[in-house]
Amino acid sequence: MDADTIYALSSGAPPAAIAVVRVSGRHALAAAAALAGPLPPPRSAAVRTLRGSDGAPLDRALVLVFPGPNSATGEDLVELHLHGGRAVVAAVSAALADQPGLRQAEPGEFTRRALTNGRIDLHQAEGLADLLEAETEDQRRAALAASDGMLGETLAGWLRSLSGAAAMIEATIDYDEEADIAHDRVDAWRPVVAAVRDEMVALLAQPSVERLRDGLLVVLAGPPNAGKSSLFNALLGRDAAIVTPIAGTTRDVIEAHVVRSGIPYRLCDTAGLAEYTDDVVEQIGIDRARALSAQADVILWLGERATAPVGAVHVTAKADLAHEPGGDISVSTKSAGSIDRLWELLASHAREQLTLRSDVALRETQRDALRGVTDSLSNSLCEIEPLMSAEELRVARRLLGGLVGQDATEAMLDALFGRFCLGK
Ligand SMILES: Nc1nc2c(ncn2[C@@H]2O[C@H](COP(=O)(O)OP(=O)(O)OP(=O)(O)O)[C@@H](O)[C@H]2O)c(=O)[nH]1
Ligand SMILES: [K+]
Ligand SMILES: [Mg+2]
Repeated sequence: MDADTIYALSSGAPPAAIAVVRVSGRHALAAAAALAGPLPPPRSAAVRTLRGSDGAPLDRALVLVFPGPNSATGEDLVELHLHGGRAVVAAVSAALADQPGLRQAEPGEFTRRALTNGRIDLHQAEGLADLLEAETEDQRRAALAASDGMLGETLAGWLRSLSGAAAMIEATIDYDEEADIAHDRVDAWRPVVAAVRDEMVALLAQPSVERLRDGLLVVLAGPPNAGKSSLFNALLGRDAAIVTPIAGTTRDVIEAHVVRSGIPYRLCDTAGLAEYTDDVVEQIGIDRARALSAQADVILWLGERATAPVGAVHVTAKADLAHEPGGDISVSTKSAGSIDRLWELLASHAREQLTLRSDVALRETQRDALRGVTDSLSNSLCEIEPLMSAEELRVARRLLGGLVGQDATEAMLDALFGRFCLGK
């Protein structure tokens, strides 16, 4: 158990209607009693006058006591529900700081202690971090499932099934010599492994946590002066990129993160793809535009259809200038309706590519590991020799086991808990 007892404001920045200050650690009860007098019984709220060391009242507060180890942090934990004024929070924090063994918590330190004390697993801690950052409904749902421990349960369930399948193969290997072993028993493990692999493949087909967070990558591309930056600005509703009649105005990638109707997007304006340039800077911009287009979920191509990258949405821009239409969609910065129609088109792409159709989502690192598991499972199913199948299954179980009981390095924990706000 950590030596220090920590405290922090766990609710939002004051002023607010109420402010919740949490104290966790072995001195938590003594510190709370020093301010509040006799504490209420565990888990029942009571109103107490909090007093400083000189006996002067600081606030009347609701006091809640959660003795360890059955608390959120696994340690003795006290919640003080104060009036949410700045001076109240400051005075109570100062009184707590004066208590022996107490110090202000680091960001995420309450959750870190919950992890250290086995109250939550790493998947839940990561889910909590995601939940606090969630901007959209899908992100919230995936993060909540992870913080509830659903991801851990899914992985553990697969591991149990594969252990069962491994036991079945090993039984057939042991009794191989006995001629009377039924043929259906020899292959009984196969449907179990196939079912687990199919569930994993279905989960891998879902967007990752990172993709749900970053949103649909939309790249505006095309020849110089096609109207890319103007369209970028019109989509954002602000002058984010410089627009001039001079070809080659945009040199670098300009990126904006937008959430629209609950859907996240990464919109990118790029340098016009000039056929020839002797300008070094422009050439670098063009290289960057090409590289980004290669990763795009949707390319909005403002140019000739003949030169459009494969799969791009062909946009006829400057539709007010009596260009012949012919594109998949016509837009003009002078028509708000056309911009709304383009947003609708982007939303339909997002719904297709970025909707979470499962309860849980995986991070990219977890996806890499799980792909290794599905490969080994497929290999085990391809083998005819039970010994070889058993070996592949062992590899799969080891990889999956690593994912279930993911051992966190100190650096990984620092990065994770650095994402938390103070008081969480
Ligand atoms: N009439 C009209 N003019 C437009 C429209 N969109 C862009 N323009 C004009 O077209 C010119 C070029 O626009 P930009 O947005 O800078 O074009 P770009 O593709 O970003 O150009 P580069 O960054 O140089 O490659 C500017 O003079 C804009 O005002 C439009 O919908 N209608
Ligand atoms: K331009
Ligand atoms: Mg531009």
